[in-house]
Amino acid sequence: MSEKEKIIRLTGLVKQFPVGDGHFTALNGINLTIERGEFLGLVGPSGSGKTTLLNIIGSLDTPTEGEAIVLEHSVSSLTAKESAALRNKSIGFIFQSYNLLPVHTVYENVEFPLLLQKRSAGERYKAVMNALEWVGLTDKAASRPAQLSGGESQRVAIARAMVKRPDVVLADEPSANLDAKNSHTILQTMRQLNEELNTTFVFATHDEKVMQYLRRIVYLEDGKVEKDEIIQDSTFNIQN
Ligand SMILES: Nc1ncnc2c1ncn2[C@@H]1O[C@H](COP(=O)(O)OP(=O)(O)OP(=O)(O)O)[C@@H](O)[C@H]1O
Repeated sequence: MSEKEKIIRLTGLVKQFPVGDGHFTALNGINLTIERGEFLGLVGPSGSGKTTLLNIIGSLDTPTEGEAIVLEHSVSSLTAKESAALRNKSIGFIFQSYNLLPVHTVYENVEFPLLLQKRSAGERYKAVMNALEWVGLTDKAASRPAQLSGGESQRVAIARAMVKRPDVVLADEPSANLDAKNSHTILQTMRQLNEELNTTFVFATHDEKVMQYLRRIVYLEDGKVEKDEIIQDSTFNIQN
């Protein structure tokens, strides 16, 4: 069997933020390798560095020291234009607050990443309808975000993240505003997409419901990896 592709390689990552006359160390020497197709969570208490780490993986931020290689690109050496291009092509984002554009329809929200990629109208239509089907929302294509429930809004956000078939989806507390039933629905959808399309998912979370679905948990504390655990029997395996 060929060795799995290491799509994210973090070595000696340090992130410091200026505070007053000094600085605050949010990440303090992170070493972590993530392979294609993983379904992994960064888990830890508030302030442990989960979002900071996710932002560096998503090339939204750069490390103070160390190296982050994402899909063969060193995040620190990318220009703003290059990191935007990497995100547009290869990385999908899901946030706890959904971040949908309120004046646009569900269809237009999901279509947006494809417009950035300058895809043809025909290609866009096929990809958007396909993505809405993945999340079970084809009947809501013409609705606007204000007409949707929280669970539906997060499903639109998943479709928007997935429509361009990214290599990696980064999800920051995606269930924070959802009840238990909706949390399970979105986690099942993401786990299915992970299995069917081999998309890599990286979560930042402290939600037990999310943790049930993860296949690997990287525990952070004070900006360091405390524990790195492969999960054999997650909920998804039991239910399916
Ligand atoms: N721009 C910034 N300037 C100063 N400090 C920051 C900045 N961004 C983050 N921090 C600090 O870095 C630490 C890690 O923050 P981070 O948001 O990564 O934590 P987290 O584990 O995601 O927490 P939560 O679960 O509450 O979202 C926190 O103490 C935070 O206050």
